[in-house]
Amino acid sequence: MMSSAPESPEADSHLPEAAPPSVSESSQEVDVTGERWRSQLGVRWASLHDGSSQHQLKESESEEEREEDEPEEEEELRGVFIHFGPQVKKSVHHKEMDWSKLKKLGLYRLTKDIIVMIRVCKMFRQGLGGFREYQIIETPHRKHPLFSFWDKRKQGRITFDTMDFVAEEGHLPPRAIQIMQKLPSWRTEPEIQALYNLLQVLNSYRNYSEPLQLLLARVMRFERFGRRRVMVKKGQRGNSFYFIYMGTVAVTEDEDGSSAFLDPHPTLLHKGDCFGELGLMSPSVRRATVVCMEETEFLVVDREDFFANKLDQEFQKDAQHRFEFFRKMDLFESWSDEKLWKLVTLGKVEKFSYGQLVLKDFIESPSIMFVCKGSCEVLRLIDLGTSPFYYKWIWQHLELIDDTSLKTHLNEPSPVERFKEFQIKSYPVQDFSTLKLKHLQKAWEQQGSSFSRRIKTSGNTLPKTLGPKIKSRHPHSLECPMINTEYGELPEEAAVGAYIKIHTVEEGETV
Ligand SMILES: Nc1ncnc2c1ncn2[C@@H]1O[C@@H]2COP(=O)(O)O[C@H]2[C@H]1O
Repeated sequence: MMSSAPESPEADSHLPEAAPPSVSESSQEVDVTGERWRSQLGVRWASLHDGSSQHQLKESESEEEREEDEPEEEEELRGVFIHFGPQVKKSVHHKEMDWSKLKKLGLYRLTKDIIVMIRVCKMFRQGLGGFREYQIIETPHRKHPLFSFWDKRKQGRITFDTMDFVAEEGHLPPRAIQIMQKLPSWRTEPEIQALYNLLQVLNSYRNYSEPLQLLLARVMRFERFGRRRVMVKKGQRGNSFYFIYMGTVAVTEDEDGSSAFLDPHPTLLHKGDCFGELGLMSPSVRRATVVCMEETEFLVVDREDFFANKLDQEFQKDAQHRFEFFRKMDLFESWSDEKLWKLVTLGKVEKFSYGQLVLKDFIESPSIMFVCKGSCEVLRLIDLGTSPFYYKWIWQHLELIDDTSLKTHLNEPSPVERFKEFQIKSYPVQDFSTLKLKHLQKAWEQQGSSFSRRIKTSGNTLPKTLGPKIKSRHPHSLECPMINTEYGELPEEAAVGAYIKIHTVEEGETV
């Protein structure tokens, strides 16, 4: 029988005093207050003290009750009788009449109520414990659209619940949570594949090799915590490592993480970042404290699952691969293996797709990048407003667009559109517009240019520097926001930048 109570010194020391002398006596005595209660009491005591009757009694209970309920009830009964023990004993051995007195006093009723209350409290405690760390996000008014069709080949109806794959904005979808609640060995291959696909949005996950990603999808479990929850405490031994699916955490040097809420610029980690892997893979203690800045969802890999599913071996393979890559480089020729391994553990692999921006400004970047596969281009942003040729070209176009006699030019796209088109064709994945505007805005601010001033330009007042060639034939007015450049005013819309390629970094080279 499963029972933790006898192991507890406290329970042991109280048990003999609390127990009535015999099972039958106690069960007979308790009669009037309720048949069910009496028999229950008799059965429980029998299971505690009479080894031979144990088996018989167990057979009448369900598997669940045997494993979970029994130890609790024993504990409760002991607890209750520890308190009321001496009175019960006295009544049994000395005065039978006392029982009826006690009954009248409602002692058994009271005992029963206390037991029920203890059980209810325990159930609540257990229930809340479970809910504290895992809550399904449910929208009360959500409809459940089920999509179903008849599959001729399989001769069966295929049902697809779209809600399985829909989450509250930013949250992990319920279907993924369901999978992650299962033990690693219970997860099916399609389930692991589904998680693998879903987690491609997380940079730190995607950066691992495919076999490692699949192993991670097998063992990850889901957790959600609120603001101020300390996930990892500096100086403690690490048992898990975490991927952030939603929310923000801060990395701090203090133990309780409180500095993160006072620091105006804390070190923050967001969706797609991971932390705690170092503490898991090496015997060293946590190097920093990590605290939640808001409600945050994590995908957690625990130490025991990590080793049981041989993730350590796969991580080791990855690290070995990186070590060999560095060993081949001339740059590290003079480095010892030991030093190189340090570099391997500090570095991280990052993957970029074609056209994706790697780094905005690598001169200001705090890290060194080694291209281990593929190649990337180093581009320079040129502010076209600083070029006199571009300036002239823009004003020529403005004049021609305004000149009704030259109809053919009316259909020509504006310089901005042409630039955008060029940009889209050149870099289909990454949109550089915000970056470009940011750079230009900074440059204009430095030059003290007027960013939002409006001026009126008529046909006869086009900038003189452009010469007579671009004089408008008909008087006209031009009204648009202008900016100042070295050569005069330029319509704000036309103040664009362009990237020119200055270098290609190949495999094995450094950025
Ligand atoms: N400066 C930092 N920037 C980002 N993450 C960090 C920084 N310092 C520590 N960490 C992470 O915080 C984690 C704390 O526990 P670990 O030492 O196991 O692993 C650590 C890293 O994953």
